[in-house]
Amino acid sequence: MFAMIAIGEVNSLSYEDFLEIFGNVVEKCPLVTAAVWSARPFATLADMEARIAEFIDSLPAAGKAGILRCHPDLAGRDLQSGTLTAESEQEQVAAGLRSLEPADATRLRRLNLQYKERFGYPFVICAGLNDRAAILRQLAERFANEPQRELPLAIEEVKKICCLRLRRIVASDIKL
Ligand SMILES: NC(=O)N[C@H]1NC(=O)NC1=O
Repeated sequence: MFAMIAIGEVNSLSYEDFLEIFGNVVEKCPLVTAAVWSARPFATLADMEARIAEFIDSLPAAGKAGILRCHPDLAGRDLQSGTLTAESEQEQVAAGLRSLEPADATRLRRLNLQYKERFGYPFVICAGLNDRAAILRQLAERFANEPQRELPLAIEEVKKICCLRLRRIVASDIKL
């Protein structure tokens, strides 16, 4: 990992370094990072977060669904096989998803599958802000949403994941 850097240092990074450091703040979507490069300089970390959120919000529904599809399943095959990104693995393990009771693991797998069939993208929630019980509860609740309501909710979770990832990189005193 990288040492925490100040926003002033962020603004003076080369594009290549910027992409290397921030390329996965939105899971497997370095395009988002490449796009917000144009919005520098950032006044604060909150400003950087807002520019990222603006870019994501500016995408058509298919682009938003595409971002969601870049996310791995929670407690899915990638967690078992060790092929998650470092960020995602850390988040999923911290939420207790590696140590699920077999019944919870089965339930999560079944609900994940049903969710993906209904919406066409995997269930995304900020694991850093939810423990395994909250994740299972939210999954069951959000499954009942209309697709038009669910897409913006899922995208808000992407932004929360992004904010937590940014706050592990950029020095700041902002609290979620
Ligand atoms: N599917 C999904 O929510 N994935 C994730 N959430 C999170 O906080 N990290 C992830 O990888």
